[in-house]
Amino acid sequence: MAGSCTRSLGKGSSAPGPVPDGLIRVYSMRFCPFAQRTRLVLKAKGINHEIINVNLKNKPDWLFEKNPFGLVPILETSKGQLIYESPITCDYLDEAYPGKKLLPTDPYERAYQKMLLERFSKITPLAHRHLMAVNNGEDSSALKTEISEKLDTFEEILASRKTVFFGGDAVSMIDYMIWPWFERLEFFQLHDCLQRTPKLRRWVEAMKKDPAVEATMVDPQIYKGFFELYVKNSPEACDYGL
Ligand SMILES: N[C@@H](CCC(=O)N[C@@H](CSCC(=O)c1ccc([N+](=O)[O-])cc1)C(=O)NCC(=O)O)C(=O)O
Repeated sequence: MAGSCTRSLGKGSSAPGPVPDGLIRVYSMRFCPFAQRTRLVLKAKGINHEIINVNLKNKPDWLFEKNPFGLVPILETSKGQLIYESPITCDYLDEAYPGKKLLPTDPYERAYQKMLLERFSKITPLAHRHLMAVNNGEDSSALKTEISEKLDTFEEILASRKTVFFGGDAVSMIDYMIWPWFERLEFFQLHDCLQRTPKLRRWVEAMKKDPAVEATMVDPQIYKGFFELYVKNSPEACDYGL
């Protein structure tokens, strides 16, 4: 699983060569929550992979040949196939590789996980906006209330399902899809949103014990250091701490 702590490739770098047989490559950025989804699934399934970190504040031209949006994560196979958009990369890995299946086989349960993901995707931009507002010294209390109310609905889901995780009593795809934002709650200054959500807190504690989660965890202080450089558009942001 080489590359998780290597410096990023930026403008002027040559595009990495073909992916060797028996390996899959992920283009990532060490602090990106979307790319963390893909890395969680790679780890959880024990897939032999390499990580190429990309400097998102000084993007190499070849990034756009891999993904027209110029975003990470991107997967590249040894056949030269490219897969982007984090949920699509995760579904691909689950389908293409043997071993533990992270998505349920039952069609309704699969649909249910996708619906939860859609619901969660309404929270992520709010969390990012909250961080920016705090960073700019703006009043973020209304935003925090909105996020809290949305998180309450995730508490209700756990309460009505009566399970520790969102897909049952074991970690499954939906847990990995939403985890990166829970890992960053303290960094987003949203930690108190969990004060009234005991089931979500229990889920967070259970997630922290998952080996894939443990392997990709980053200290909130490191996120803070990264973010201070990221908002200044510093080309050093993505390599913070290396
Ligand atoms: N749908 C896509 C979204 C992918 C995406 O946006 N990736 C960011 C990664 S870097 C973003 C990041 O690490 C970050 C962290 C914190 C905050 N925040 O708190 O405000 C915001 C972003 C990116 O490449 N970005 C490159 C670019 O935007 O040019 C998917 O699901 O794959």
